Amino acid sequence: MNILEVKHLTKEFGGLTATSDINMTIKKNSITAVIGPNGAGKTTFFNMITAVYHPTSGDILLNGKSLVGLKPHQVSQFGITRTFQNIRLFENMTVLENVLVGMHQNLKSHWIGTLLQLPHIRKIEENARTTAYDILNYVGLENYVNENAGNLAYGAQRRLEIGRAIAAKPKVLLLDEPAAGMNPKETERLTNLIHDMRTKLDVTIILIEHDMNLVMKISDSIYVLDHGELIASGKPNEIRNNKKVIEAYLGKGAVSNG
Ligand SMILES: Nc1ncnc2c1ncn2[C@@H]1O[C@H](COP(=O)(O)OP(=O)(O)OP(=O)(O)O)[C@@H](O)[C@H]1O
Repeated sequence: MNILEVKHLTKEFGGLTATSDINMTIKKNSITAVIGPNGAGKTTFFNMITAVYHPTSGDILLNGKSLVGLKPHQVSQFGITRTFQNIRLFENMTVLENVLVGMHQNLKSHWIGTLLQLPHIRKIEENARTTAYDILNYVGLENYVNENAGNLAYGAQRRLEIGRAIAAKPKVLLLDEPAAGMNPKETERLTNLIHDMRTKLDVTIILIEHDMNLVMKISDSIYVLDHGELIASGKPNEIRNNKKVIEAYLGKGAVSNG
């Protein structure tokens, strides 16, 4: 079953076409990678799915319903959350508070109830904290609950971003270069986490990633962008040997005709 469909998605910035006529079908519970050289249009693509940018033309369907025209917080409420290429945590808030912020949209409390410390609101908040602890445990940050997010090591900050994103209970999780800046050990831990999330959290994962080892290891399918165009899609083995893909990364002439 397809959870996400992208149809003829195009984004132009003035005279520049950042993505052109992109089509994708993403199966529920799959792990999909979007790859391509710098400037290929990958982040623009994520920005359209999360309504940071409105497409110039084309459509994005989540379970058959169009997301085009929605605001970013509405897309998040519909079940799509993301992490960012440049980590965006609340650095002066604690690790726990960062996850509670991610959970905010699912909490049915009102500020006035919080202010008056109404018993049912206290209960909701207690439950939220328990869930936040569970999430931190899950992403391996249980020993840093009260640490300021800005003090965490790089790999831990990336895991906290994932923790905050899954706190919103997404149907689709978009990870923008989750392994960027990680050492091999951190990357391996991340790989296991991504694999585990798909089954345990019943989530569909789409990632932008430059680490080809990770991409080849983890993905069910791969879409390759180059200069805003979709030049290939398929399983890791098909992509690894695709002439157009090798050319896009290494330049023409890198593929021999023999
Ligand atoms: N807000 C914007 N205004 C104008 N041009 C933009 C904007 N955002 C992206 N672009 C351009 O669109 C093209 C695609 O950029 P994008 O950031 O999507 O590429 P990318 O594949 O994510 O690259 P990288 O791997 O370096 O992050 C680039 O030429 C970029 O300069």
